[in-house]
Amino acid sequence: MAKIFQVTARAGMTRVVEPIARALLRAGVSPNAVTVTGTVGVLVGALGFGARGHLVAGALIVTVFALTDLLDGTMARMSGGSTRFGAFLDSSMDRVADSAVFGAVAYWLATEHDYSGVAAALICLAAGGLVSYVKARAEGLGMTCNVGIAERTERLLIVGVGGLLTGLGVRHALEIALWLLAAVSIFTVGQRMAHVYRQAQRVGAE
Ligand SMILES: CCCCCCCC/C=C\CCCCCCCC(=O)OC[C@H](COP(=O)(O)O[C@@H]1[C@H](O)[C@H](OP(=O)(O)O)[C@@H](O)[C@H](O)[C@H]1O)OC(=O)CCCCCCC/C=C\CCCCCCCC
Ligand SMILES: Nc1ccn([C@@H]2O[C@H](COP(=O)(O)O)[C@@H](O)[C@H]2O)c(=O)n1
Ligand SMILES: [Mg+2]
Ligand SMILES: [Mg+2]
Repeated sequence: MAKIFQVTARAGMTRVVEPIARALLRAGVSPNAVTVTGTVGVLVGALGFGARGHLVAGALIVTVFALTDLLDGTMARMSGGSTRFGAFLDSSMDRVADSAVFGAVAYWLATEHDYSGVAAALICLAAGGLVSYVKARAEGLGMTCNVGIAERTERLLIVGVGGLLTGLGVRHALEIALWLLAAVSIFTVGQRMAHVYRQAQRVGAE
């Protein structure tokens, strides 16, 4: 289901992303520059706005810059220049951006004395990192791990909707979103570990 959502959403975004990617390449901008700029933008939105309680502005800025994650890969593919370093940089910057988002949310909730929300945000931070780590480790061992109900896009969307609603005055929306996200992130870690276990069993039996 998550995969169907991602594929459909991505296909929908392609028409918007491709002309921008072409224009940036023509202007001499590199995919790596877009990767780094997108991350800096997320940091500004999360730490400069979200952490200080400007949730609507923070969510909107993070959304705009998080979406540039679709641009860098498109630019790399268009220029025939997908690189191993680019793939490494993209994934590493995703972890920096995600940490900033959940760190900012935890910080803001702490200033509001919402310690249940802080706990949920910290679980999301740790579990989200684990979701990605399990995949990276599996791929490093030559296996695949492209599964799970709460991949990065879903995680950002859930915290984004929660942050936006709370910013617009819906009390507890962010806290509820964070507890939901904590649960689905932990479930995703389990899904990915089970997937790797089955592959390792098959490989071991060969
Ligand atoms: C403002 C919030 C209100 C909500 C409105 C949101 C409107 C957003 C508009 C449209 C959504 C479109 C969704 C686009 C769907 C893109 C589908 C897709 O394919 O995404 C994948 C794409 C590329 O991923 P990568 O391959 O580059 O990255 C991989 C990923 O990191 C893996 O991680 P893992 O899943 O394993 O954890 C790694 O394992 C892998 O190595 C790596 O390669 O990437 C994206 O992730 C793009 C995400 C864009 C989604 C943006 C939505 C943002 C919504 C809200 C964010 C707001 C945050 C709120 C902050 C609150 C502050 C108070
Ligand atoms: N600076 C970059 C960023 C990405 N790539 C390549 O694109 C793939 C990811 O594509 P997305 O559309 O999901 O961002 C990545 O695995 C790399 O192959 C790149 O070369 N340089
Ligand atoms: Mg990308
Ligand atoms: Mg990325």
